[in-house]
Amino acid sequence: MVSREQLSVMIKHHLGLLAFGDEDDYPVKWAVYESPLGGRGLVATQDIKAGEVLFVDYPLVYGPRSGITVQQGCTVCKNIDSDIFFKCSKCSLTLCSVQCQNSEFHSSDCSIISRWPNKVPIEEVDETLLSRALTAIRALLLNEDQKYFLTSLQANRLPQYGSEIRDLKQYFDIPSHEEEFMILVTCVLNTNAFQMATQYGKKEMSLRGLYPVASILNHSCVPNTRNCFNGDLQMTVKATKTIDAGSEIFTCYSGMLWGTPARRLYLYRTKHFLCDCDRCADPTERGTLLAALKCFSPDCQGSLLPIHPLKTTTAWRCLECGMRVPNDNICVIQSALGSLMGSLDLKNVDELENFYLNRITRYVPRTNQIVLDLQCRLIWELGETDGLRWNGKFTEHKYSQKIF
Ligand SMILES: C[S@@+](CC[C@H](N)C(=O)[O-])C[C@H]1O[C@@H](n2cnc3c(N)ncnc32)[C@H](O)[C@@H]1O
Repeated sequence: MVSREQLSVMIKHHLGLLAFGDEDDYPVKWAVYESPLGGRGLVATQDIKAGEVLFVDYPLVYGPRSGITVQQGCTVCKNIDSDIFFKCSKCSLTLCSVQCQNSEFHSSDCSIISRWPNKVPIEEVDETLLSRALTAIRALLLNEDQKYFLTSLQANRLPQYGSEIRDLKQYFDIPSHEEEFMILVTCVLNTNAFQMATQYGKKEMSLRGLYPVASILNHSCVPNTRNCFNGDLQMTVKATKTIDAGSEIFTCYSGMLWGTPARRLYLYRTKHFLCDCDRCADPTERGTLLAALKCFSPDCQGSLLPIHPLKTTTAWRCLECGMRVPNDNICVIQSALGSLMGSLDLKNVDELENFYLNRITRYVPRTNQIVLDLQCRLIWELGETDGLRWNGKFTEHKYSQKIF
């Protein structure tokens, strides 16, 4: 792994800050340091006020997300809603118009793929697989300095990572050094990439980007920054609260409104660590009761919460009646709730509203993350509808029936 000093120089170069040699003129208030969490992190070198911009990062590489359930679309304009998708006759990437086909963007993607000798006729190449591998393929176009920077980022190397690259070999003869590099890139991406926000209401393919400075940020379930993206793919990272000099700067890798078991499981599965921050250690999550389930006792209105939230197999206990429930029973309920949510048509606002108003609170208390998630989805869908107002417990049903 590169030294902290080398990494700092690459970051300064990436952000265009190399001209600022002198500490006094240096326009950022943070530095790379050895984090007590293990590995590197960013630490405040001066007090930072809430709302201050810490840095504006841009991606070394970006492209489609690689998950098998991610809907793939035009590899140029990201459109996922077209009747006329077609495959490029040279590389098999999905396109939606002649304009996209003739774009510089496509020609650089096509230039890498079309130079690999194909093992089957090009029209037989699985375009979805190709799209899932595209972000790693694009990394082949980086210059040597950029490749070095990319490979200096942490890479959690799991045997299953890079399967989309290995699977591509049934279609193309890929030089082994390029295959190895792309597999490493998938490990770096899986460890560090950010899902890029899609513009409100736009039916676009979901993208991920490798933002190298933001990649150094470690996770906290109560982070002190937030990030947003603009149309030029720049990511602005801002402080959400005062950060004292000497404190670590954190982002949040998981959903902020997820309860502790959901966050910890997600972090373990995707980033390979078990978070044990103060929020995770607090059974009530600072009184929010985001993970709470309804007490199993029919006479009790209380909420069940984990007794030892940092132990994955902890029993749960009711805050009201003290009833103790083994973890196995909790897992059954959580997976039933997962299936129930999975069966919902999230695009059907009437169904969402009905589920929110009439069904979900039979199973979980109003504080539960599922209820908050449904509220957020409804606000997202209805928030710009004229005449609707948020009334604390969301819209009155008769009100929304008038609209729909
Ligand atoms: C995006 S990287 C963050 C930068 C990384 N620490 C480095 O040295 O480059 C994500 C990895 O950092 C580590 N990490 C981040 N936040 C952590 C936390 N709160 N506790 C333990 N490990 C953490 C995990 O190994 C995770 O897979």
